[in-house]
Amino acid sequence: MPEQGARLLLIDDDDDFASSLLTVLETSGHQVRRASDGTTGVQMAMTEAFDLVICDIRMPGIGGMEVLQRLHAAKPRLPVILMTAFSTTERAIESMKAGAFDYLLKPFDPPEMLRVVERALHVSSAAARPVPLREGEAGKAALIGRSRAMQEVFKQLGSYAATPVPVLILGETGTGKELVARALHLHSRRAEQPFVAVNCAAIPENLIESELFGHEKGAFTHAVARRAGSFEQAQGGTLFLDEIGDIPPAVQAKLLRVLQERRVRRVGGSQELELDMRIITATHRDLSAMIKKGEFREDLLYRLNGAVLRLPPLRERAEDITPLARHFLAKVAGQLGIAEPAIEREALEVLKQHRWPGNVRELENVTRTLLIEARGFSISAEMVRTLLGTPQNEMTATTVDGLVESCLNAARAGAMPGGALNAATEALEQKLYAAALKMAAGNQSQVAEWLGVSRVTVREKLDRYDLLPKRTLKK
Ligand SMILES: Nc1ncnc2c1ncn2[C@@H]1O[C@H](COP(=O)(O)OP(=O)(O)OP(=O)(O)O)[C@@H](O)[C@H]1O
Repeated sequence: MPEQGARLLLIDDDDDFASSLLTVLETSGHQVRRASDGTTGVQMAMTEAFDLVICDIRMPGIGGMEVLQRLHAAKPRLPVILMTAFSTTERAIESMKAGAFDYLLKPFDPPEMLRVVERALHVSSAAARPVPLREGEAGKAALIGRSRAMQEVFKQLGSYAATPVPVLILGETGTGKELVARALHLHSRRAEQPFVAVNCAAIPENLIESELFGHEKGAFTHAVARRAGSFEQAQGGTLFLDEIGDIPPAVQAKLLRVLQERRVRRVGGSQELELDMRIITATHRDLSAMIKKGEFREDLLYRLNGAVLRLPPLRERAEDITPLARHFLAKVAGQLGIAEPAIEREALEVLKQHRWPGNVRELENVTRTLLIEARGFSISAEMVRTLLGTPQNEMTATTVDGLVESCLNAARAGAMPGGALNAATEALEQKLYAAALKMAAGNQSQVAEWLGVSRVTVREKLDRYDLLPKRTLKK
């Protein structure tokens, strides 16, 4: 849903006020429809598609509070902003408790209204973003992973999704933690309710509390308007707290209390909201180490880790790289409306040898750049090497000494986050399998015998290093 050009419904009986607000909203690019009483407004909201409702509280017939209650019951995801010229604290509290996105006092400056409108649209579009696990007619999985490790993750995901337990997702940056959180939500009984994601690391420390718990107008210097926090926005649905390891100790204590009591109170407020939501958290940090150093509360961890999902780094599941690269090529080509270029087998090989410190996100970015650079021609190994800055001889060194040296050099340059031992061992193993397969003229039983491993292992390794005959690589 675009934040510009959204469909707004304005319900207000005051013609002069409504027409000037309508002009402000239309000038900023939105399509606005107006109803001059509550009953018509509710009817329009029920029968037409709107992204946001802005409603006056005091109107003849049914007032704004009733409009809010009816819409909230029928369309809980449709944000409603209430306005009034007659303020009472009680009414403000009641409006927010009844689920208003925000509450504005007339008269207000147009920029203030526009800010609230944009925030409401942003929050509702984030909450409404679909979380497909499967997409396209071909039923291609949007969460890709054929490695054993990822298959295991998918199984766990399936078993936790239907339960109310809080899930803690661990994994390096870009391993797909948010995607997995969305999948958990999609597969839960709360799938039709909001999914609200908060990146705790991206919020300045002094604002985290009000972002999570909301605040009353005047609660602190910059609290110029009342604000619903993430907990309130996620009511009924799922709250995903990303980078939970980054919240400061004072907020950890408050979060713990909210989770224990299952109630939240806005900063500066007195009313409490009883919580009904699934909590999912994620971090790339080592929380146990943080606990030992006194940086993270152990009791908070126990509230969050009802179940733990560990997402392996991409370098530990090289067999996922080919399907992921193909998936991103198709996806980005579709987004850009261009034909999907072919990718040479050796180019995939180079992708598999990279260490991917940024994991799947880095692979997605690299694939996008390659697709654009290829200008419709096939993607070559040379292009990939140039992009990844991999010297041609780095991982394809022909002697063991060369291999050792290039791995150590790369590690010294900080380009080997998984460690040189891991990289060198894998590279050697890959060479061994490739050479044995060639020598055995493709006979896998022979390879198993020579290398002293089972045939199942041979198959897994050949698959992992993409050494299987070409036809089995096709989608
Ligand atoms: N298994 C997967 N299949 C398809 N796409 C994936 C997969 N894992 C990750 N992605 C894609 O990679 C990108 C990064 O994933 P995501 O944002 O979920 O990672 P993250 O672990 O939450 O990252 P961060 O720790 O930086 O917040 C997204 O565009 C996501 O769609």
